[in-house]
Amino acid sequence: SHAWGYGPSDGPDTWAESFPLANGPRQSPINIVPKEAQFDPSLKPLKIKYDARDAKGILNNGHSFQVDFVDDTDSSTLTGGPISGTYRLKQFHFHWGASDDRGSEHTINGIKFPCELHLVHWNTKYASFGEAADKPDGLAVVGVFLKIGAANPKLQKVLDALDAIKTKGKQNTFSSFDPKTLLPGSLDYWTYDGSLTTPPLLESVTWIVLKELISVSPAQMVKFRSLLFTGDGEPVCNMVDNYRPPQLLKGRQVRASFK
Ligand SMILES: Oc1ccc(S)c(O)c1
Ligand SMILES: [Zn+2]
Repeated sequence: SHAWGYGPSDGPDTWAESFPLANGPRQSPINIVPKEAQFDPSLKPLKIKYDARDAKGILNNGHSFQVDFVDDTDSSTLTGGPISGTYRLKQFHFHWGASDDRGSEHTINGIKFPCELHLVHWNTKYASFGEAADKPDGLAVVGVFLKIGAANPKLQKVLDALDAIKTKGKQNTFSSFDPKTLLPGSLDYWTYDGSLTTPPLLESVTWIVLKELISVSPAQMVKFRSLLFTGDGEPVCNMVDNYRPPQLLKGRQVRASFK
């Protein structure tokens, strides 16, 4: 079976055995070197319009937790930026570390952050997320770094929902939440062509990584780490270090929306 994870026997260094795309030409994440990113004046501002009423549920999928959205209308969308057309919000999730010195997937000048938020959107030129997921222009993911600092009140509703989804496969209702409240003040971004950072590692993602960080406190990070990779009744394994390390650029250009 396609059992993959983040441990010594099923982690990122083993993924190529079952998922050959792992060694593909446009894999994610990457290390972003701001001085090597080219300012592109043709890049448009990001336009993000979310409706809190689209929030549907929260799920522990055994690799992270995700908040899922109703995506059968254009009520929560991403447009502008480096993308053409309209992309609908499907879900958001996070990647984090066992300690505050690691956890993000993208890095900046080799610096790891304790956590990274991914807001996943799919191109409405395709019929569904599933249809879009393996197309080169199928997905657009907004990545946001979290940095240790003051407690972030905007995260609290999400973190307070984690106690009810501690183990793999558990899900709960999650309503009335506008993920735009999680975004920093500036929507300046870097963008490049990449992939899902989890198997099947599909090379379908236009990455849009925000320059400005949002805060998270050490106590809030402890809540992320209270989740389990394992299911009810299985030997306990804390959900931590669920991040893939940076992959080779293989000639790709990273563009900046700002000077
Ligand atoms: O649909 C997605 C799943 C996982 C990850 S890391 C994505 O960026 C999108
Ligand atoms: Zn992700």
